[in-house]
Amino acid sequence: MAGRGGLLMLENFIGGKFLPCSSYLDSYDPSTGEVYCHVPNSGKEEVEAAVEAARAAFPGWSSRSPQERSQVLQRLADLLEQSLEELAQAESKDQGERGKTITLARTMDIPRAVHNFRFFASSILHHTSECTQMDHLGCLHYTVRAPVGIAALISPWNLPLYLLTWKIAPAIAAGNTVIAKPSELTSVTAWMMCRLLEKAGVPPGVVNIVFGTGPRVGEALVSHPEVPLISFTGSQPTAERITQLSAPYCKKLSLELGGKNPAIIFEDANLAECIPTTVRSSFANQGEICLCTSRIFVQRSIYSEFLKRFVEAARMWKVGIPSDPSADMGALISKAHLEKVRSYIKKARMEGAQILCGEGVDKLNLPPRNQAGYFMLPTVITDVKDESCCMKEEIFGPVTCVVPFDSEEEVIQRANNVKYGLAATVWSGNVGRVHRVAKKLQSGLVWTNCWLIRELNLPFGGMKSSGVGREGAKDSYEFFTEVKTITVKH
Ligand SMILES: NC(=O)C1=CN([C@@H]2O[C@H](COP(=O)(O)OP(=O)(O)OC[C@H]3O[C@@H](n4cnc5c(N)ncnc54)[C@H](O)[C@@H]3O)[C@@H](O)[C@H]2O)C=CC1
Ligand SMILES: N/C(=C\C=C\C(=O)O)C(=O)O
Repeated sequence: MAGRGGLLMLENFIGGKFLPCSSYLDSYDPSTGEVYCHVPNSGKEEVEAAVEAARAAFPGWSSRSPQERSQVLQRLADLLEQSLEELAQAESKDQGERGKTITLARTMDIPRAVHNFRFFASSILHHTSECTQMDHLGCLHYTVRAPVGIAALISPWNLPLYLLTWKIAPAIAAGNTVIAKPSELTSVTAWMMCRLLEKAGVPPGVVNIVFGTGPRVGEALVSHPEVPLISFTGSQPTAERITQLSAPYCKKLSLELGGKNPAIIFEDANLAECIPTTVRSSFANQGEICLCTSRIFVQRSIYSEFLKRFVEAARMWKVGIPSDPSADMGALISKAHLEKVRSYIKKARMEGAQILCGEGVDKLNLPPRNQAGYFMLPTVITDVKDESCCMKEEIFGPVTCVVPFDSEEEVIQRANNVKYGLAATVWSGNVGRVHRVAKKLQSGLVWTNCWLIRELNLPFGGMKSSGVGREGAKDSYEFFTEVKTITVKH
């Protein structure tokens, strides 16, 4: 939808129609400072209209069979896949020259969005229920599950379509209708997906998307009395706010939050594999993935060798404009976020830590038009104390700390000594050790001798301040349905 001056003007998608909004937000391309598109600044009125549409669509959609809903999800996956390149270009550009590389959008973001619909189109066909018998009392007990109703889905800017579809797919597969609110910073691919819904056979009102800011439209959505369920991915402060607003209604909550993820590298690790993988786990998507590594514990006997090779490899990690297919990472999402990340490095310096490469050490090499962009080099910090904010707080940027350890017991205690508990990697050739250490780590996810190999069938999520609940085939199905136990005396 072209708007004023030919700029992209997004519209809310409610009841199967694109609807204009009474006011708009300007979305800026920060590397040029120019307005790139206009995003609806939705509020209570738009949420009310979306609730009305979702309510009206619920009886029809929830009464369809899993097989019928599965076919719709498959068709939507096919249509998204046919639009992969267009979506990838938009996903990369939507963050302007500040964000995701075209290569990552092409190979990770959009393919995973397609897979999310394919995966839940299949998994919805294979759930079983439970049954027990009390023959001595002539009773049979069994469970049934039914969709909850209208699901509020709130997603962040770091993996826009990837995370939005990770919520939409299981929610509608289970028979719910949804009202989604993507991040106001990255709304374009959600809007593009809406153009495919009718062709996929998604009935009007099953998927509704309201664009805008968290405090205005997000809060109107999460506090609406007819929305019994909220799935949120983002920051802990926002999760706290959503929990407060939803508490009076006892809403079901799934909160996927941040991490301060450790990599634990034992002296028998295969460094030829460990180093490139740990560079990727530290700096992929500019370090703006909740699963990224931001603390690296290396056994002392190999610490010097690891550090030398890791810094060399980090310096090879190419920072470039997102449209450059050879770039390994683009720029950060916003000036404010760049300054937030830089502030951690300033604090580290003030604490006497060493910055071995990256910010303030090496020079960025960018085309003149992009030097105003929010770029930052992969940065490695050493000689930093466990109590430092760089070792305790989620930085969410291309920054990782490397520290030595001596014993297995010591490193487990130190790795667990943060408020987060999302993901970890453990590197060792000793199979007994990887099992033993993995079981003792306070993380919802532990990858050993690898990173980000995702098994969507199994629970995904964190413990402690990394969130509440899990997502995955069975976990998302249980979250997006209510269970009932029925007893029959025969
Ligand atoms: N762990 C993770 O997956 C992520 C963590 N973050 C962390 O959060 C920080 C801020 O990033 P943001 O994307 O701004 O995260 P955020 O938590 O502020 O926003 C995430 C989503 O929540 C919405 N939202 C914000 N305030 C809301 C409210 N009061 N009620 C309802 N919805 C609301 C936003 O519009 C967005 O759609 C980052 O610097 C990073 O540290 C950000 C993105 C993902
Ligand atoms: N929740 C996030 C990533 C999830 C990745 C996955 O499901 O594979 C995040 O970065 O916020």
